[in-house]
Amino acid sequence: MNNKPIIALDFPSEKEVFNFLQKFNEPLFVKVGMELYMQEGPSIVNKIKEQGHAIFLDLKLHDIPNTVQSAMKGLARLGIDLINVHAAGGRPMMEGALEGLEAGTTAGNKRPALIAVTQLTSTTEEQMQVEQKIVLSLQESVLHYAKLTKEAGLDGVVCSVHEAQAIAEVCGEDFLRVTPGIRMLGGDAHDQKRIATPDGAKRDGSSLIVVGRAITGAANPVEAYKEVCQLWEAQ
Ligand SMILES: O=C(O)c1cc(=O)[nH]c(=O)n1[C@@H]1O[C@H](COP(=O)(O)O)[C@@H](O)[C@H]1O
Repeated sequence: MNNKPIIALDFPSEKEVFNFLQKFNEPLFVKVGMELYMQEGPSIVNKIKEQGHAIFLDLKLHDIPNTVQSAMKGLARLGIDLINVHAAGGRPMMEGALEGLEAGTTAGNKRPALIAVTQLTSTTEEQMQVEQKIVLSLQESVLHYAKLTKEAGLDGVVCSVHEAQAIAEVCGEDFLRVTPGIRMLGGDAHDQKRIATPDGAKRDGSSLIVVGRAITGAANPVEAYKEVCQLWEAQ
């Protein structure tokens, strides 16, 4: 898997996606999330793949183990590079997800890397403690989920930059820390709560960054992407 910044294609339909992608003259690493996948279905993944882009399919599965296992078996056939579940679904669910992916990966192809969301980057510590009734610090909760994810045999987690270094120390450098909530210095945080810049992410232990609106909402998305790449690669 390459380590280019992952662009979140949070668009309502195929039309906006290809209008955006045709501005770039290079293979990208992109994320297809719920908004796009639920409108366009699996065909959008095939069409983006045909253009040579690497794909993170972000559907954040969270259900009983059998359901997630079966869903993953089908999704593996799409030939994506990276996919996720919610760690809160539990260890048997994560193990099921992995088995499903392995069963669905066709001969000669590589199994998609599987990561688990710990605490969403839109969640604050206070919100987690009040709403989820978790009596830990946010950092402790994320680390707990990271360890559980590693025990289940997955390849890494989604977390914020703020927890990435601690996860690397506990789970090892090879365990992926995929970090959304990336903003340029002074940029609008929107609904994100635990944010960082691309250079801060590299410095503080991210393996991969996910960048959406800072690129897709920019007046010049190609320039914005270049700027993100320079900051990410400069460290
Ligand atoms: O799994 C994810 O990709 C994800 C997890 C998380 O904790 N926070 C988070 O923002 N994301 C996704 O990352 C993207 C961030 O988008 P921007 O906030 O526009 O950069 C969105 O597509 C989210 O769905």
